[in-house]
Amino acid sequence: MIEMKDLRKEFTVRVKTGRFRREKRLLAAVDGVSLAIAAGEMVGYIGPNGAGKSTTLKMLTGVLSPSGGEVSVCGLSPVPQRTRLALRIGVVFGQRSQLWWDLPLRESFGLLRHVYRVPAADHESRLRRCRDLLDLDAFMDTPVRQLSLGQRMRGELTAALLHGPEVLFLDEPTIGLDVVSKQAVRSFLGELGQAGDTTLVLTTHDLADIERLCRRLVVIDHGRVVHDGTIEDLHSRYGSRRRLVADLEAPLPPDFALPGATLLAAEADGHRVTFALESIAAGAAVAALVTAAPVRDLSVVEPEIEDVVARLYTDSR
Ligand SMILES: Nc1ncnc2c1ncn2[C@@H]1O[C@H](COP(=O)(O)OP(=O)(O)OP(=O)(O)O)[C@@H](O)[C@H]1O
Repeated sequence: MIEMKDLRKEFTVRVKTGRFRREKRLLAAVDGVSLAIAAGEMVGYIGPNGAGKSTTLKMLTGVLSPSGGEVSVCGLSPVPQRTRLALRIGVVFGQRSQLWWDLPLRESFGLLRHVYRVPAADHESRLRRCRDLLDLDAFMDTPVRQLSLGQRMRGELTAALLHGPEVLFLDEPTIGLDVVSKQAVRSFLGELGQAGDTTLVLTTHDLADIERLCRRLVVIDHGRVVHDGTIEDLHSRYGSRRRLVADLEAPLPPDFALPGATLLAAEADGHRVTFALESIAAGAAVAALVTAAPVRDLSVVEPEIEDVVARLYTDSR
């Protein structure tokens, strides 16, 4: 559905080289990205600020011409075939709106139906689904400029889907949203993914979006792919470990050792201990712990994707 081969985008930028001197330099914002995304996949495309995420999305949607390499989306070449491509993709870029600022949502949606020449019955059924799942009814008649960010984002998503696109590109769909809107957007995208007929590529700084929605995670830094795989792949590549946190009635004996685990911290005078579980199962670790000291409370903490991704960003620099 989406193919990129050695895709590149360079910008000419002016850099300060002395007190009064500036030089022109070439900046490779996307530096040889090769990826194939199959129909129905949901892919998280992440990276630190300035990594090249938006530039990639702009090339995929025909907004920017590549400086080199190949790109095809739905079998089309995005820039030369931009008009044909527009009928087959949906785009939500946080900063840019496809809604009419002074019109109520309902009228914006009606206009989009004419722009894309969507048959009335298809339009009605798609709109009905979005109204239900994204809870739009309370503000369908409010002019777009009066909507909150969360309400507008729900409107933008609807606008991007009314013509039934095969691929949906989302740039930071949950940024700045309140908890309720974030939840609504995530569960809506989750349903869309489960239905399996829309390919979804999403950039985000909120890793919870990725954890809930995407099986595949592509990480880029300095314009290059530094990871392509599942979240589990990422954890195993970085040796992420579960942690066992126990609140004890009394501190552990000084010679206590838990084979297959490392003591990470002992706080509150030894009444709270945290172990990293390396080659021991949580059950066995708990059993060994309760024989050594009376346990008041315990929990097993899954590795945090934030930690792993932060390590990945540092390693790739
Ligand atoms: N039109 C442009 N002219 C010059 N440089 C640009 C232009 N657009 C982007 N860049 C540079 O290209 C690099 C990649 O930018 P891009 O916006 O793709 O990053 P990003 O991963 O989307 O970052 P963020 O998470 O901050 O949105 C950055 O160094 C940016 O400054």
